[in-house]
Amino acid sequence: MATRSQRYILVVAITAIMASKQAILAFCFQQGRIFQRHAHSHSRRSFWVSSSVLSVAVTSSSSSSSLSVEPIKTPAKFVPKPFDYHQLIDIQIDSLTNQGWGIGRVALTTPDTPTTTTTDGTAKEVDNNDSNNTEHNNNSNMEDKRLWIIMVPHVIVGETVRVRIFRNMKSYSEADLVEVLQASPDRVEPKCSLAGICGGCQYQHMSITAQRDWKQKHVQEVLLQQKIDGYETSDKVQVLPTAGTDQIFEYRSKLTPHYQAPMEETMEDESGETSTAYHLEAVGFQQSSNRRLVDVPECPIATPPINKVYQQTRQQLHQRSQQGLLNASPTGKKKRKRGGRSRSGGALGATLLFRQADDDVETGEAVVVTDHNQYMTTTVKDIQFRYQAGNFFQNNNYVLPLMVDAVVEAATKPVSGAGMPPSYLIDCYCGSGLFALSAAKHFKLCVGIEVNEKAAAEASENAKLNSIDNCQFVAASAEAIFTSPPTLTIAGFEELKVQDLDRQQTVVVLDPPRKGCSPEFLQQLYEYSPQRIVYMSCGPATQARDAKGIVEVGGYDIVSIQPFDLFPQTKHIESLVVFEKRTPQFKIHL
Ligand SMILES: C[S@@+](CC[C@H](N)C(=O)[O-])C[C@H]1O[C@@H](n2cnc3c(N)ncnc32)[C@H](O)[C@@H]1O
Repeated sequence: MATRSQRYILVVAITAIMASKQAILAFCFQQGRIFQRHAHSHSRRSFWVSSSVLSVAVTSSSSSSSLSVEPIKTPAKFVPKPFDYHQLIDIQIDSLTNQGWGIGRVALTTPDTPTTTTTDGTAKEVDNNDSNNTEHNNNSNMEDKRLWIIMVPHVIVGETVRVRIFRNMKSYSEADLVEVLQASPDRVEPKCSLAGICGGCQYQHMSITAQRDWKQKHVQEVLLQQKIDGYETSDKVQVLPTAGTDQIFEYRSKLTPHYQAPMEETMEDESGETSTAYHLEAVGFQQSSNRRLVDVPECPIATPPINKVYQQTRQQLHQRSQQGLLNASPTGKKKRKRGGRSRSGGALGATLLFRQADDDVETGEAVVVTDHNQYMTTTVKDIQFRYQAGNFFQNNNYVLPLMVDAVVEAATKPVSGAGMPPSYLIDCYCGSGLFALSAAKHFKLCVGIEVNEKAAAEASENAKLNSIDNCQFVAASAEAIFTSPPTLTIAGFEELKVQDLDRQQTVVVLDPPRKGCSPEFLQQLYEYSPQRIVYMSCGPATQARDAKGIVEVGGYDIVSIQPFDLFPQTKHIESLVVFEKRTPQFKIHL
């Protein structure tokens, strides 16, 4: 087994028997620590249609030339500028994208162009006078127009790596990682043998400290990019360290693997008799750079009870597939192809659901729900949330209490100068009531709004389940809280609308989907002008975009910025930004 210090180059020309291709990918990855899946993704046509010969070449990394092998076929759609297909280039990684890809920059027009080699290892000089290069550069967003961006996955900032180009875009190129020439001290051995192939995790090769430092830096970077008035410099955008727990594996309480319709193989014996066999190729997740599935026998970031049920389900699926039971088309007919292979007629596969609920109260055993319509309960701190397994609920029960605490603490802080915490809370995008119900005991009144009717109904039911009587939930798009506000039904507030409440005592919690808040919603929020906005987001970039409007148009200050590591080993970042109305407003009606 290769270690970090051993550098291998593994060149794989896979044209394998379909049934074994996933195992080969995993084997190559583990042995060489080389990242092949992009190579296959960008050359996937040849991967699927070429002959059934597997050729593997391994070379020591001390040599900069590879001992490869088969001639490499350039895909028809490959744009050949500024780099050749599979050209090898050494770059230093200076940043990461929000998708977790490393960014390196190559000087195209200066004499000190870094070493580049062609696919066969011979020296290759980048054509500095090429008009296409200039055009690409002119279109680039880079500060230094002479530098061309190359993006590559599975690297760490500061590392020097050898990459292999597989796509030239208008202003950057995409590449596979071939070899880590100078590893970061933050590089660690991934726990999962499919890290780098499976699209689920992006950062398993990074220490958890480095992952969290990067997430903190990323939140700051996206805010700085917005050039928000008063927050243009890094000393003004102070981001707290990313909050997380020690549970950095086995934490995910929801898993949604996929499978495709089994392959149908028709065989003909000597007498001309035909028989059909079915083969379920993969049950797992999409590869990181294409939509093809990688077979995932177990997922180390999911909880052990989920993995247990997942493995049982995988076995059952394979059995049912072999028996031809997974293959019925909607018409009941099966597509047959004499002596060939095809997807079983009509069937398209499916997405599975595994969701861990609270342990069974009587037996104490773990409960894993697999039916989207089944109701399940998750207790967060002392509040029980009952919801349909197919509906939205946060998926890391280890970090969730930290997030809830942070939202409640931010929402209940005394209003500056007034010495009193706010009295009213409006929870926009409230789901099944997580934040409103968790904060309810600190407020006179909470109103939640949620576009998913089932989730809004669950929130109302959850209020009853927890004997909370000061929360009201509305099924509508978030804007409706301003444009067609519901009449309040909470005792003591009957017949009022949220607009009748004192805005200076009001906190609005926002937790929109990744796309952030709509401009219409934000405009109405500014006009409504609550004392405080507590904005949780799973999309730091859209949150930063919205923050610009909240500060510049809404007239708020940023009070705190706190990232959460809700999904360790992955690119995902949860971020909490708290805003306070700029002019302190002290008017409190008790
Ligand atoms: C990130 S989830 C947060 C849910 C809840 N805060 C929680 O943590 O459980 C976003 C929620 O916003 C809801 N949503 C999406 N668009 C919406 C809209 N325009 N108005 C109100 N809710 C919306 C989704 O249905 C989803 O429940």
